[in-house]
Amino acid sequence: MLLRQFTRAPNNMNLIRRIATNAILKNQTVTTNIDYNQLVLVDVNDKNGYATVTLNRPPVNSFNLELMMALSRALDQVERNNSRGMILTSIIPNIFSTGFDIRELYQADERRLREFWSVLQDCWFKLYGSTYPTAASINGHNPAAGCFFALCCEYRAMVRNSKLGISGARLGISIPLPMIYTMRSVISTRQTELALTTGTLFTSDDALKVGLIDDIATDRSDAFAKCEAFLDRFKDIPPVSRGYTKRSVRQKDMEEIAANRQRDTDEFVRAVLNPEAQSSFAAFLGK
Ligand SMILES: CCCCCCCCCCC/C=C/C(=O)SCCNC(=O)CCNC(=O)[C@H](O)C(C)(C)COP(=O)(O)OP(=O)(O)OC[C@H]1O[C@@H](n2cnc3c(N)ncnc32)[C@H](O)[C@@H]1OP(=O)(O)O
Repeated sequence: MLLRQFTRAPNNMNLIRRIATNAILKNQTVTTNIDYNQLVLVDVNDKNGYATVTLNRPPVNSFNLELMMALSRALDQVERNNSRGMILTSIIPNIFSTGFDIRELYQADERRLREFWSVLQDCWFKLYGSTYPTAASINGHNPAAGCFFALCCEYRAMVRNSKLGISGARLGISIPLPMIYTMRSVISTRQTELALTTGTLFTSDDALKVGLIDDIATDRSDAFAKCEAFLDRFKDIPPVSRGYTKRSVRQKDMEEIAANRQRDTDEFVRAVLNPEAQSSFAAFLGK
């Protein structure tokens, strides 16, 4: 493969210490002894300059705080390296992600939950607001929060026989505003409302029909190739003006979300800790 691993941070322990120190300063949960570089892999193709960001938390890439932090760091890396484009994907053969790790939500510690949401917000700003071109190579099932990250990208190719959507309504989770804005940036307001209030998980055919994905792929390498072909469309487009235009299109959503970070955090915490949601999590975990 032409892919090469980005140079690792020279001293990973320093980085972990810095995160921990910041967390202490902000009176947040401290997570130590985590190898963030392994939870999300960042590779760059020497030939075309595209970065591949690969979620690597088997068995199902469910998002806990550590995976979220690793994604946030990976997006910083892509930005720092001036990549020509980015493909978001997963290492697991038939699963992109199963969304939030339910164990992170069930009987959650409020402080950790707030930090989880805050890092998720950071990821949204970094991905939705990125100036480089982005594509999601959806190599398998992608319900809930993973679908959210795919929708932040400019293009999605999904393998056949997978399901995609935001299933939060089924678990009694009310859907936060940033999710609504993000889906509405891809499909119509009417379809967004229908999809989110029913918690619909779309088959690849239905997702294509409604516009949630751009292409159906035969397998993961086809999905990846389709993402590369999408990024190639910008090969001859000057990147600075392209990035500026993308940011302008997304600016209003970003300003509104930025202005309401605290309110969104409070709503998320309330939504997760509400008894209806907690009993769905308990049922999911067989408690
Ligand atoms: C600016 C701010 C931005 C705001 C952004 C807002 C984002 C909004 C998101 C909206 C709200 C979203 C909430 C969530 O994400 S809640 C999580 C919802 N996820 C699900 O309901 C998915 C559940 N999983 C499945 O349906 C199946 O796992 C799947 C079809 C995907 C795959 O099936 P498969 O048969 O291949 O695998 P298993 O089901 O056997 O799973 C293997 C083991 O993994 C465990 N598992 C699966 N999913 C989760 C999970 N989400 N959390 C924890 N654990 C999970 C599963 O129980 C199996 O475990 P065991 O082997 O021990 O049985």
